[in-house]
Amino acid sequence: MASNSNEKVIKAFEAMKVFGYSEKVVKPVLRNLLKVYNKNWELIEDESYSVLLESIIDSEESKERKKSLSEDEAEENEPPPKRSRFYSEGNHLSPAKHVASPSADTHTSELQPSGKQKMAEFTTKSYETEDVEMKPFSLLNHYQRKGKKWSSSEASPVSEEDIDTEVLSDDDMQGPCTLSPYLNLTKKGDTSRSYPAVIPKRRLAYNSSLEEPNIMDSADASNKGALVEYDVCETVPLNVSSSDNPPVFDVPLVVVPSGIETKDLVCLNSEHLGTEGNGENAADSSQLDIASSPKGEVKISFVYKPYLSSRFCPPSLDAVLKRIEEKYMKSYGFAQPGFSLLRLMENLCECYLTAGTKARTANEPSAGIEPQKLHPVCVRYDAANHELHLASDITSGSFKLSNFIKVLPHIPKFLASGNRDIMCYLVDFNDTRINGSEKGNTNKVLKLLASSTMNNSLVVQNEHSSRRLPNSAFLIEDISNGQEELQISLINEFSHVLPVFTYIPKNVIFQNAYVKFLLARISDDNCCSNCTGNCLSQDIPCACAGETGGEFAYTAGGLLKEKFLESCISMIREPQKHGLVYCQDCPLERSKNNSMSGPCKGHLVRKFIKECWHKCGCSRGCGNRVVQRGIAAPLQIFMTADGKGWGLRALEDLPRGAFVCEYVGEIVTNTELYERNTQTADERHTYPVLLDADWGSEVVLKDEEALCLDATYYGNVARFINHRCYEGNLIEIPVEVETPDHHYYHVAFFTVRKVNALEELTWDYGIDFNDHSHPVKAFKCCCGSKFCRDIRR
Ligand SMILES: C[S@@+](CC[C@H](N)C(=O)[O-])C[C@H]1O[C@@H](n2cnc3c(N)ncnc32)[C@H](O)[C@@H]1O
Repeated sequence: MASNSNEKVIKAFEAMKVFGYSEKVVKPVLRNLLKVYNKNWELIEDESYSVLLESIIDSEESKERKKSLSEDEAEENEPPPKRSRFYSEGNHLSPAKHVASPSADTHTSELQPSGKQKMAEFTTKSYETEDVEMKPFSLLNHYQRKGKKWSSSEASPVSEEDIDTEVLSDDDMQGPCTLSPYLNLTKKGDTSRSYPAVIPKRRLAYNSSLEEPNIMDSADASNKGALVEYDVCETVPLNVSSSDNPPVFDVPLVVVPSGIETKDLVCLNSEHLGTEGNGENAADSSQLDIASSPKGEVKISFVYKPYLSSRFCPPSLDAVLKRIEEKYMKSYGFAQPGFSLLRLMENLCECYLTAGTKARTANEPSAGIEPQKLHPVCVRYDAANHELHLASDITSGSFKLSNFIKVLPHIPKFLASGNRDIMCYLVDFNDTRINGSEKGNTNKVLKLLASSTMNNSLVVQNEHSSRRLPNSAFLIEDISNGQEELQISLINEFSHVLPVFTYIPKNVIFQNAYVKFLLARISDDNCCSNCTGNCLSQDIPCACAGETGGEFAYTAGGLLKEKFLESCISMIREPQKHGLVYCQDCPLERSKNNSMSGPCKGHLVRKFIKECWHKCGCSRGCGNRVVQRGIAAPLQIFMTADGKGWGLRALEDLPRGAFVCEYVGEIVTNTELYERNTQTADERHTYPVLLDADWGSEVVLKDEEALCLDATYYGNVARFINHRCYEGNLIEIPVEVETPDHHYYHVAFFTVRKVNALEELTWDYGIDFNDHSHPVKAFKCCCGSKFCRDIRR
């Protein structure tokens, strides 16, 4: 450790030597920086020690100024000039390069309302105190005097520990330091030296230590309960280059009348503060909403104290977010294209809502979330200490903004991995891990975060398969990872959390489903072993057309025949014309517990297509093999604008009757689906499709024969197709390929009309929005159809 530090120190010396600075000059500055950056060498070494270099320059300049001041025999009470280098000269590095902590970065000062201009104004007005003067602010409070004075002439190498634990002399105080946000105030006439580095502004606060309301003009302890007038000072960058310079701060300062304890000041509400400042109601302006869940149930806001600075006016949120994204995401090596902090916070709210809701209703400790640990993640930024507080429980703990920022890049991965433990960790920051001995132990927290992502399968964006588009949207070129004939892209325009599932191009049995592809089970009536070439071009349709009434369902061009398509549409849209079929012993009802089960509610009558398969003599190019050849149109997943989540669209126009894709998922029994549903009761999106097209024709269907497809964890592109009441542009048709019985079949989507490129693909899930016991969970429908069946809409 020591030798490593030594090496770093030596390297720093060497780097500065290039600029002509001796070890003697560098040492004290480096020592300060190490202290301020909490020995974080990365920050010091960053950009070829630019922070160190700048701090040395500052230090040298302030020494120069000090020297010239004493030469000129400047009056002791005369305030020294401002650090004009920062504010009026065209300095290429911003003052924030020198700020006290990594969290107090460039954006802090640059976000001041008028930047350099304001500072110019500030310089001229800074002595315009009306009736008060301020005592000099003692910088020494912030350095603990212990141990021997570190001498810059001591021999190097110097270890980091040496540098860090050494005590600075007054002269050594240069570079950034942390300052108390409070100054004392004295009455006019006090002869003590004054550094009026701030523009006081009259504000009122309630002196809670006092009892009787009374307007006081001085800090008279007898004025209990008084509204005291105090001065709010300018917010300026925290950077002190010398004890002789006027202190400048990047923390809001409150000048408190002497005798009034700052702890006794409480923030007044709008009625006390009036509409001063921005012309806005003070209470209103003390909260800035940043992000919220889609319907606003959960939100993240900045809450700030309006009285802290007369010049503080809420900056543009966009500007703040942009700066944080640029600065921290890059600094911490997180450069996911299209990343948006705002989107992240929205996702955080959404995730918080989902996780919280689940924990309450399903009451599942196994979900890894202990309900009592959840607090609203409402963030209050404590500008004075650069801390983010979870507003729900400010008293129980806080964590440093810098730590939060370090964690931030990891949050999307967690959200993307579907790992709800993220909520626990955030809450744990608040409750335990950041408190006490582990406060600030970001590494530990990160390790915990990392370990819980280990076993999650997620759609991975790798360098080869993803790229940033000109509008900063992010494109995953093929979410199927080459498993489909065509690439299936995903466009992420607003850094939404990516879907989490494993892509499979074909259905896979989960466990108990009875599905066997046996050639022996396919009778001669169920195949066309004598056919050759293309069955569609034969004069007499073969046995495989038997299922569709002796006529193939497909045209030579691979589209559905009009007549067949029409009758399928009619069966779905006008079930009353065709009648429903009712099971004697409905698997859906059977899987419920006895008290809830009832008679079969009926199933739609369906027309099946039967495709030629392995036992048939025709070629693979046979026109009666459409669905089994897979996706033929370029498809893209995108985020819908109307609250349905991700959706699917084609990138080319599709004609009526075209096959788009089949619904692929795990083949589960109805009982297995029921169990899954009870475990994931309040998931926002659900992905089951019942294979119930023939349930009504069987007297009693065994559990392992009553099947469903569940694309929640394993599925294909069809899992993104959203619902539209009646007017979906797709229709689902059962297609028999490998098995002659209708227990298992493929669910294939065909267009019911011409669909334009980029138009969202939708189908009618057939949901009864009033049936809350159906395994395909109803949702609040946003289909936008004028025939929408969801009356809650
Ligand atoms: C098969 S998924 C469709 C893909 C889903 N949108 C996603 O982001 O993964 C079905 C879920 O999408 C949402 N959804 C589908 N159609 C919807 C609609 N018309 N209105 C609102 N939500 C819809 C519901 O949450 C539903 O449970």
